[in-house]
Amino acid sequence: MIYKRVVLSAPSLVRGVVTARKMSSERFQVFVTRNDMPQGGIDLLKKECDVKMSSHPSTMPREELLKAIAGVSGIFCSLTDRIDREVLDAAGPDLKVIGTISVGHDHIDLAECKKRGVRIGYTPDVLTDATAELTMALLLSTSRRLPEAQHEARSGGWKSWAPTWMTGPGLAGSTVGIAGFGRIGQAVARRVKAFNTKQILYFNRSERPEAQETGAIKVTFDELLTQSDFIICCAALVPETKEMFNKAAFEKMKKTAVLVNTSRGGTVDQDALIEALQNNTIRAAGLDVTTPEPLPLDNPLLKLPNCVVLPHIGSAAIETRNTMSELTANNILKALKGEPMPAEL
Ligand SMILES: O=C(O)[C@H](O)CO
Repeated sequence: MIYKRVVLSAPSLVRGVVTARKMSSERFQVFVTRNDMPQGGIDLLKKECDVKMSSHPSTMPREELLKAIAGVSGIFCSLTDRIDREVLDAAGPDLKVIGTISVGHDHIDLAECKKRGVRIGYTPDVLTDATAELTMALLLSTSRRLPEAQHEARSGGWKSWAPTWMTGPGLAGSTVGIAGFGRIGQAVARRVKAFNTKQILYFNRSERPEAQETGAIKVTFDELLTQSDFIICCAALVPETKEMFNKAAFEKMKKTAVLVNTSRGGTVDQDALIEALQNNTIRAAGLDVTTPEPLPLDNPLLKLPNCVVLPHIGSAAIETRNTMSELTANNILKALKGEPMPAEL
Protein backbone atom coordinates (compact mmCIF):
# COMPACT_ATOMS: atom_id res chain seq x y z
CA MET A 1 0.00 0.00 0.00
CA ILE A 2 1.30 3.49 -0.72
CA TYR A 3 0.14 6.53 1.12
CA LYS A 4 0.61 10.19 0.66
CA ARG A 5 1.31 12.18 3.81
CA VAL A 6 -1.23 14.91 4.37
CA VAL A 7 -0.59 17.80 6.76
CA LEU A 8 -3.72 18.40 8.82
CA SER A 9 -2.40 21.33 10.86
CA ALA A 10 0.71 23.45 11.00
CA PRO A 11 3.03 23.29 14.05
CA SER A 12 1.78 25.64 16.78
CA LEU A 13 2.91 27.04 20.11
CA VAL A 14 0.68 26.03 23.04
CA ARG A 15 1.77 27.46 26.43
CA GLY A 16 5.36 27.62 25.26
CA VAL A 17 5.33 24.04 23.85
CA VAL A 18 5.61 23.45 20.16
CA THR A 19 3.00 20.89 19.17
CA ALA A 20 3.95 18.55 16.42
CA ARG A 21 2.35 18.96 13.02
CA LYS A 22 -0.61 16.66 12.78
CA MET A 23 -0.11 14.29 9.92
CA SER A 24 -2.42 11.73 8.47
CA SER A 25 -1.98 9.30 5.65
CA GLU A 26 -4.33 8.74 2.80
CA ARG A 27 -4.10 6.68 -0.34
CA PHE A 28 -2.97 8.32 -3.55
CA GLN A 29 -5.75 9.05 -6.02
CA VAL A 30 -5.28 7.94 -9.58
CA PHE A 31 -7.71 8.86 -12.35
CA VAL A 32 -8.27 6.55 -15.32
CA THR A 33 -9.50 8.43 -18.37
CA ARG A 34 -11.74 5.72 -19.83
CA ASN A 35 -13.64 2.75 -18.41
CA ASP A 36 -12.50 0.19 -20.97
CA MET A 37 -8.81 0.00 -20.05
CA PRO A 38 -7.64 -3.64 -19.88
CA GLN A 39 -8.32 -4.92 -16.39
CA GLY A 40 -4.79 -6.10 -15.50
CA GLY A 41 -3.47 -2.60 -14.88
CA ILE A 42 -6.58 -1.41 -13.12
CA ASP A 43 -6.40 -4.31 -10.65
CA LEU A 44 -2.76 -3.48 -9.89
CA LEU A 45 -3.63 0.15 -9.22
CA LYS A 46 -6.59 -0.71 -7.03
CA LYS A 47 -4.41 -2.75 -4.68
CA GLU A 48 -2.40 0.33 -3.76
CA CYS A 49 -4.35 3.46 -4.67
CA ASP A 50 -7.79 4.98 -4.78
CA VAL A 51 -8.83 4.63 -8.39
CA LYS A 52 -11.42 6.91 -9.94
CA MET A 53 -12.48 6.14 -13.45
CA SER A 54 -14.27 7.80 -16.32
CA SER A 55 -17.71 6.40 -17.03
CA HIS A 56 -17.02 6.52 -20.78
CA PRO A 57 -15.77 3.58 -22.86
CA SER A 58 -14.34 6.24 -25.17
CA THR A 59 -12.47 9.54 -25.00
CA MET A 60 -13.91 11.63 -22.16
CA PRO A 61 -15.47 14.98 -22.96
CA ARG A 62 -12.77 17.51 -22.19
CA GLU A 63 -14.77 19.51 -19.64
CA GLU A 64 -15.60 16.36 -17.72
CA LEU A 65 -11.95 15.30 -17.72
CA LEU A 66 -10.77 18.66 -16.42
CA LYS A 67 -13.20 18.48 -13.49
CA ALA A 68 -12.55 14.83 -12.70
CA ILE A 69 -8.78 15.13 -12.32
CA ALA A 70 -8.72 17.94 -9.75
CA GLY A 71 -6.37 16.94 -6.95
CA VAL A 72 -5.29 13.56 -8.28
CA SER A 73 -1.71 12.32 -7.98
CA GLY A 74 -1.69 10.16 -11.08
CA ILE A 75 -3.47 10.00 -14.44
CA PHE A 76 -3.76 6.78 -16.45
CA CYS A 77 -4.50 7.98 -19.97
CA SER A 78 -4.42 6.88 -23.59
CA LEU A 79 -3.25 8.44 -26.84
CA THR A 80 -6.71 9.90 -27.36
CA ASP A 81 -6.27 12.26 -24.38
CA ARG A 82 -4.42 15.51 -25.04
CA ILE A 83 -2.25 16.08 -21.98
CA ASP A 84 -1.32 19.74 -22.06
CA ARG A 85 -0.96 22.74 -19.77
CA GLU A 86 -4.74 22.93 -19.27
CA VAL A 87 -4.88 19.35 -18.00
CA LEU A 88 -1.86 19.84 -15.74
CA ASP A 89 -3.41 23.02 -14.31
CA ALA A 90 -6.72 21.26 -13.76
CA ALA A 91 -5.04 18.39 -11.92
CA GLY A 92 -3.11 20.78 -9.68
CA PRO A 93 0.10 20.57 -7.69
CA ASP A 94 -0.46 17.04 -6.31
CA LEU A 95 -0.04 15.55 -9.78
CA LYS A 96 3.08 13.41 -9.83
CA VAL A 97 2.74 11.15 -12.83
CA ILE A 98 1.05 10.64 -16.19
CA GLY A 99 0.97 7.04 -17.42
CA THR A 100 0.00 6.61 -21.04
CA ILE A 101 -0.99 3.22 -22.41
CA SER A 102 0.99 3.81 -25.61
CA VAL A 103 4.52 3.99 -26.89
CA GLY A 104 3.68 7.12 -28.88
CA HIS A 105 3.64 10.27 -26.81
CA ASP A 106 2.89 13.05 -29.26
CA HIS A 107 -0.34 13.68 -27.30
CA ILE A 108 1.63 14.76 -24.22
CA ASP A 109 3.33 18.11 -23.71
CA LEU A 110 6.60 16.66 -22.44
CA ALA A 111 8.27 20.01 -21.83
CA GLU A 112 5.41 21.26 -19.69
CA CYS A 113 5.39 18.03 -17.64
CA LYS A 114 9.15 18.22 -17.12
CA LYS A 115 8.89 21.86 -16.06
CA ARG A 116 6.39 20.88 -13.37
CA GLY A 117 8.24 17.76 -12.28
CA VAL A 118 5.42 15.50 -13.49
CA ARG A 119 6.90 12.16 -14.51
CA ILE A 120 5.70 10.35 -17.63
CA GLY A 121 5.41 6.61 -18.11
CA TYR A 122 4.82 4.93 -21.50
CA THR A 123 4.79 1.42 -22.95
CA PRO A 124 7.75 0.71 -25.26
CA ASP A 125 8.87 -2.83 -26.18
CA VAL A 126 5.75 -4.68 -25.05
CA LEU A 127 3.84 -3.76 -28.21
CA THR A 128 6.68 -4.11 -30.71
CA ASP A 129 5.77 -7.62 -31.91
CA ALA A 130 2.04 -6.92 -32.14
CA THR A 131 2.62 -3.73 -34.12
CA ALA A 132 5.14 -5.38 -36.43
CA GLU A 133 2.67 -8.23 -37.05
CA LEU A 134 -0.09 -5.80 -37.92
CA THR A 135 2.28 -3.89 -40.19
CA MET A 136 2.94 -7.07 -42.16
CA ALA A 137 -0.79 -7.84 -42.30
CA LEU A 138 -1.49 -4.36 -43.64
CA LEU A 139 1.38 -4.52 -46.11
CA LEU A 140 0.12 -7.79 -47.57
CA SER A 141 -3.53 -6.70 -47.46
CA THR A 142 -2.68 -3.59 -49.41
CA SER A 143 -0.32 -5.09 -51.96
CA ARG A 144 -2.38 -8.25 -52.56
CA ARG A 145 -5.66 -6.34 -52.32
CA LEU A 146 -7.31 -8.51 -49.68
CA PRO A 147 -10.24 -6.20 -48.75
CA GLU A 148 -11.12 -5.76 -52.44
CA ALA A 149 -10.82 -9.49 -53.04
CA GLN A 150 -13.03 -10.34 -50.10
CA HIS A 151 -15.60 -7.84 -51.30
CA GLU A 152 -15.61 -9.56 -54.70
CA ALA A 153 -16.05 -12.98 -53.09
CA ARG A 154 -18.96 -11.77 -50.99
CA SER A 155 -20.71 -9.68 -53.61
CA GLY A 156 -20.74 -12.03 -56.60
CA GLY A 157 -17.81 -10.39 -58.38
CA TRP A 158 -15.98 -13.76 -58.26
CA LYS A 159 -17.08 -15.33 -61.55
CA SER A 160 -14.17 -17.71 -62.09
CA TRP A 161 -10.44 -17.94 -61.53
CA ALA A 162 -8.80 -15.43 -63.90
CA PRO A 163 -5.09 -15.01 -64.62
CA THR A 164 -4.80 -11.24 -64.21
CA TRP A 165 -7.68 -10.59 -61.84
CA MET A 166 -6.94 -9.25 -58.34
CA THR A 167 -3.20 -9.25 -58.92
CA GLY A 168 -0.78 -7.10 -56.99
CA PRO A 169 2.96 -6.89 -56.44
CA GLY A 170 4.71 -9.63 -54.46
CA LEU A 171 7.25 -9.03 -51.73
CA ALA A 172 9.75 -11.65 -52.91
CA GLY A 173 12.63 -10.04 -54.78
CA SER A 174 11.49 -6.53 -53.88
CA THR A 175 13.20 -3.62 -52.16
CA VAL A 176 11.51 -2.59 -48.94
CA GLY A 177 12.24 0.80 -47.38
CA ILE A 178 11.58 1.48 -43.72
CA ALA A 179 11.33 5.06 -42.49
CA GLY A 180 12.14 5.13 -38.77
CA PHE A 181 14.38 2.27 -37.64
CA GLY A 182 13.64 2.07 -33.94
CA ARG A 183 12.22 -0.96 -32.14
CA ILE A 184 9.20 -1.37 -34.40
CA GLY A 185 11.04 -0.59 -37.65
CA GLN A 186 13.64 -3.24 -36.78
CA ALA A 187 10.97 -5.81 -35.89
CA VAL A 188 9.27 -5.14 -39.23
CA ALA A 189 12.63 -5.59 -41.01
CA ARG A 190 13.07 -9.04 -39.41
CA ARG A 191 9.66 -10.10 -40.64
CA VAL A 192 10.10 -8.59 -44.09
CA LYS A 193 13.37 -10.49 -44.54
CA ALA A 194 11.51 -13.79 -44.17
CA PHE A 195 9.62 -12.95 -47.38
CA ASN A 196 12.78 -13.32 -49.50
CA THR A 197 13.02 -9.63 -50.30
CA LYS A 198 15.99 -8.45 -52.37
CA GLN A 199 17.07 -5.75 -49.94
CA ILE A 200 15.90 -3.71 -47.01
CA LEU A 201 16.71 0.00 -46.84
CA TYR A 202 16.17 2.22 -43.85
CA PHE A 203 16.06 5.92 -43.20
CA ASN A 204 16.82 7.01 -39.67
CA ARG A 205 18.47 9.95 -37.95
CA SER A 206 21.30 7.78 -36.67
CA GLU A 207 22.95 4.61 -37.90
CA ARG A 208 21.48 1.56 -36.13
CA PRO A 209 23.90 -1.31 -35.41
CA GLU A 210 20.89 -3.63 -35.12
CA ALA A 211 20.53 -3.31 -38.91
CA GLN A 212 23.31 -5.89 -39.28
CA GLU A 213 20.88 -8.62 -38.26
CA THR A 214 18.73 -8.08 -41.35
CA GLY A 215 21.36 -6.55 -43.61
CA ALA A 216 19.28 -3.37 -43.82
CA ILE A 217 21.19 -0.51 -45.45
CA LYS A 218 21.00 3.09 -44.21
CA VAL A 219 20.06 5.49 -47.00
CA THR A 220 18.95 9.09 -47.40
CA PHE A 221 15.25 9.81 -47.46
CA ASP A 222 15.45 10.52 -51.21
CA GLU A 223 17.17 7.18 -51.82
CA LEU A 224 14.50 5.43 -49.78
CA LEU A 225 11.79 7.10 -51.85
CA THR A 226 13.30 6.45 -55.27
CA GLN A 227 14.55 2.89 -54.73
CA SER A 228 11.83 1.18 -52.68
CA ASP A 229 8.99 -0.93 -54.02
CA PHE A 230 7.33 -0.84 -50.59
CA ILE A 231 7.79 1.93 -48.06
CA ILE A 232 6.80 1.40 -44.45
CA CYS A 233 6.59 4.34 -42.10
CA CYS A 234 7.49 3.43 -38.51
CA ALA A 235 8.80 6.87 -37.52
CA ALA A 236 7.57 8.57 -34.34
CA LEU A 237 5.72 11.83 -34.95
CA VAL A 238 8.07 14.68 -34.03
CA PRO A 239 8.50 18.07 -35.72
CA GLU A 240 11.13 16.62 -38.13
CA THR A 241 8.86 13.79 -39.33
CA LYS A 242 5.64 15.80 -39.61
CA GLU A 243 4.24 15.26 -43.13
CA MET A 244 7.55 13.81 -44.32
CA PHE A 245 5.43 11.96 -46.89
CA ASN A 246 4.24 14.95 -48.88
CA LYS A 247 3.57 15.78 -52.53
CA ALA A 248 7.28 16.05 -53.33
CA ALA A 249 7.92 12.69 -51.67
CA PHE A 250 5.13 10.94 -53.57
CA GLU A 251 6.46 12.34 -56.83
CA LYS A 252 9.87 10.80 -56.10
CA MET A 253 8.42 7.37 -55.31
CA LYS A 254 8.04 4.66 -57.96
CA LYS A 255 4.65 4.71 -59.69
CA THR A 256 4.33 1.09 -58.59
CA ALA A 257 5.21 1.80 -54.95
CA VAL A 258 3.03 0.87 -51.98
CA LEU A 259 3.11 3.01 -48.84
CA VAL A 260 2.21 1.61 -45.44
CA ASN A 261 1.88 3.74 -42.32
CA THR A 262 1.51 2.27 -38.84
CA SER A 263 3.10 5.13 -36.86
CA ARG A 264 1.06 8.33 -36.74
CA GLY A 265 -1.21 9.94 -39.31
CA GLY A 266 0.70 13.19 -38.95
CA THR A 267 3.75 11.79 -40.78
CA VAL A 268 1.72 11.90 -44.01
CA ASP A 269 0.30 14.93 -45.82
CA GLN A 270 -3.06 13.28 -46.30
CA ASP A 271 -4.39 15.59 -49.02
CA ALA A 272 -1.24 14.97 -51.04
CA LEU A 273 -1.67 11.23 -50.49
CA ILE A 274 -5.27 11.32 -51.72
CA GLU A 275 -4.11 13.10 -54.86
CA ALA A 276 -1.24 10.65 -55.35
CA LEU A 277 -3.59 7.68 -55.06
CA GLN A 278 -6.25 9.23 -57.31
CA ASN A 279 -3.68 10.08 -60.00
CA ASN A 280 -1.78 6.81 -59.63
CA THR A 281 1.39 8.69 -58.72
CA ILE A 282 1.88 5.67 -56.43
CA ARG A 283 0.09 2.34 -56.62
CA ALA A 284 -1.51 1.98 -53.20
CA ALA A 285 -1.45 2.86 -49.52
CA GLY A 286 -2.25 0.97 -46.33
CA LEU A 287 -2.94 3.14 -43.31
CA ASP A 288 -3.47 2.09 -39.72
CA VAL A 289 -3.28 5.73 -38.67
CA THR A 290 -4.89 8.82 -40.14
CA THR A 291 -5.64 12.45 -39.47
CA PRO A 292 -8.03 12.81 -37.79
CA GLU A 293 -8.94 9.60 -35.99
CA PRO A 294 -11.51 8.29 -36.54
CA LEU A 295 -11.41 9.22 -40.21
CA PRO A 296 -14.73 10.85 -41.19
CA LEU A 297 -16.83 8.51 -43.32
CA ASP A 298 -16.86 10.94 -46.23
CA ASN A 299 -13.05 11.04 -46.44
CA PRO A 300 -11.92 10.07 -49.98
CA LEU A 301 -9.38 7.60 -48.57
CA LEU A 302 -12.29 5.37 -47.54
CA LYS A 303 -13.63 5.32 -51.10
CA LEU A 304 -10.40 4.69 -53.00
CA PRO A 305 -9.95 1.06 -54.11
CA ASN A 306 -6.17 1.41 -53.82
CA CYS A 307 -6.26 2.39 -50.16
CA VAL A 308 -6.73 0.12 -47.14
CA VAL A 309 -7.65 1.93 -43.92
CA LEU A 310 -7.59 0.30 -40.50
CA PRO A 311 -8.77 1.95 -37.27
CA HIS A 312 -5.42 2.28 -35.44
CA ILE A 313 -5.17 -1.34 -34.28
CA GLY A 314 -1.39 -1.81 -34.47
CA SER A 315 -1.00 -3.02 -30.90
CA ALA A 316 -4.44 -4.60 -30.60
CA ALA A 317 -3.34 -8.13 -29.70
CA ILE A 318 -5.25 -9.22 -26.60
CA GLU A 319 -2.22 -10.13 -24.46
CA THR A 320 -0.34 -7.05 -25.64
CA ARG A 321 -3.05 -4.67 -24.56
CA ASN A 322 -3.21 -6.28 -21.11
CA THR A 323 0.57 -6.10 -20.76
CA MET A 324 0.45 -2.43 -21.81
CA SER A 325 -2.16 -1.79 -19.14
CA GLU A 326 -0.06 -3.49 -16.45
CA LEU A 327 3.06 -1.59 -17.50
CA THR A 328 1.14 1.69 -17.38
CA ALA A 329 -0.05 0.88 -13.85
CA ASN A 330 3.44 -0.14 -12.71
CA ASN A 331 4.87 3.08 -14.13
CA ILE A 332 2.34 5.06 -12.10
CA LEU A 333 2.86 3.09 -8.89
CA LYS A 334 6.64 3.40 -9.03
CA ALA A 335 6.46 7.12 -9.68
CA LEU A 336 4.10 7.59 -6.73
CA LYS A 337 6.60 5.75 -4.54
CA GLY A 338 9.36 8.00 -5.85
CA GLU A 339 11.16 5.02 -7.37
CA PRO A 340 12.57 4.37 -10.87
CA MET A 341 9.78 3.61 -13.31
CA PRO A 342 9.95 0.57 -15.64
CA ALA A 343 9.50 2.84 -18.67
CA GLU A 344 9.90 6.55 -18.12
CA LEU A 345 10.20 9.19 -20.79
O1 LIG B 1 1.56 4.55 -29.65
C1 LIG B 1 1.07 3.43 -29.52
O2 LIG B 1 1.24 2.76 -28.51
C2 LIG B 1 0.23 2.86 -30.61
O3 LIG B 1 -0.03 3.76 -31.61
C3 LIG B 1 -1.07 2.30 -30.06
O4 LIG B 1 -0.77 1.21 -29.30
